[in-house]
Amino acid sequence: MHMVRVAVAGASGYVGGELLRLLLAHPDVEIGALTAGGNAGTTVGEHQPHLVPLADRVLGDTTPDAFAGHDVVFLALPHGHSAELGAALGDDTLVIDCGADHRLVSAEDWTRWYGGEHAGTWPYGLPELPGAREKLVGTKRIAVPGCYPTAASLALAPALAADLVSPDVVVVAVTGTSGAGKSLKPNLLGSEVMGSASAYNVGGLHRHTPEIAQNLNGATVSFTPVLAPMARGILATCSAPLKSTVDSAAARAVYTKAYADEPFVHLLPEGTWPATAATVGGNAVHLQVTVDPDAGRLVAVAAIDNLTKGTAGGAIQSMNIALGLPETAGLSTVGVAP
Ligand SMILES: NC(=O)C1=CN([C@@H]2O[C@H](COP(=O)(O)OP(=O)(O)OC[C@H]3O[C@@H](n4cnc5c(N)ncnc54)[C@H](OP(=O)(O)O)[C@@H]3O)[C@@H](O)[C@H]2O)C=CC1
Ligand SMILES: CC(=O)N[C@@H](CCC(=O)OP(=O)(O)O)C(=O)O
Repeated sequence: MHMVRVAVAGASGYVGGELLRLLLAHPDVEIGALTAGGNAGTTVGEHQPHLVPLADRVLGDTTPDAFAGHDVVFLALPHGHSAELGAALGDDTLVIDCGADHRLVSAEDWTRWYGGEHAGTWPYGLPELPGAREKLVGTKRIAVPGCYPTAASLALAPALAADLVSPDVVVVAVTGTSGAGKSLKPNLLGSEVMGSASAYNVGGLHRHTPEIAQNLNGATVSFTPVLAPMARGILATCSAPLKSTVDSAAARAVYTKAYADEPFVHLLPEGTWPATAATVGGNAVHLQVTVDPDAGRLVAVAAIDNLTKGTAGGAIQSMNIALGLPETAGLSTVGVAP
């Protein structure tokens, strides 16, 4: 097979940087055009000092012409910037949108949570969800999930599919600061973040709420995000009311079966609980589940690296499926520790 020629729009950002880190190690890929917004004309090395082999590459302007002749174009741009570009690229190009523009099925939800007109729905790049992998095979358009929805949906989907719990879920998820992207925000200044954890968008206000609900077949979702002083990682603690008397062993058996063939979902040994540190840089989801009999609830905890399985790694996993490459090509479950 010929090398797959890949372009990255938004190559100066966090997601662009993580895509390139992974693509540099992908055996079937050659890296083509790299573009940015205001930083066009500067070098990759100025923004991504860890990407040594690309240090001298100059970032181009993000225009449809820049992506001519590429097999795959990753869009790692702010929300609302992907729709026009995606529409301008031909059906012979695989376009993978890391932003939110094409994730939601409901146009009404889009307008309520993001504002403006809905750009349409693309196949959803979370292959571990029931029915999702098949829709990615051969597709030319992929909507990469949000980072919180990746963790929360994989934590709860098996329990809902097996009818262990009612579709009325609570998700409290801790995130690292890179989830917010590189642009400066007052609440993300070092002195505001260091030494403190803070809840935000409390009361069902986070735009990932409808995406989690969509993934969980319309479940009612109470979602609270919490910002913590770390660069990478999401730790999602998820619970739902048990429908009948189920013990932890039975709940674990459901999860073991659901994810038995999933290369990136790692159900931890009984009694051990996920930690974000073990997922850093890897495409793994670390997962554990138990039952709280007094509260009558199932509790599942998932940890991911928001930039890897939570965006760039998941995007490459979905690319592999779309192109008919081995799903794990260029990806690893191995993290960086300590
Ligand atoms: N960070 C995360 O954990 C996750 C992010 N995502 C999504 O991925 C996308 C990228 O996020 P992230 O990398 O964190 O964001 P960053 O802010 O770090 O990077 C944004 C990138 O987009 C470019 N850009 C900004 N405006 C324009 C424009 N008008 N035209 C062309 N390029 C532009 C920037 O270039 P320049 O440097 O020139 O401004 C930069 O390369 C977003 O949609 C985000 O929601 C999804 C899941 C998780
Ligand atoms: C810390 C922080 O701000 N995190 C981001 C995570 C969302 C994200 O990155 O995903 P999208 O692609 O849907 O934007 C947030 O809560 O908005």
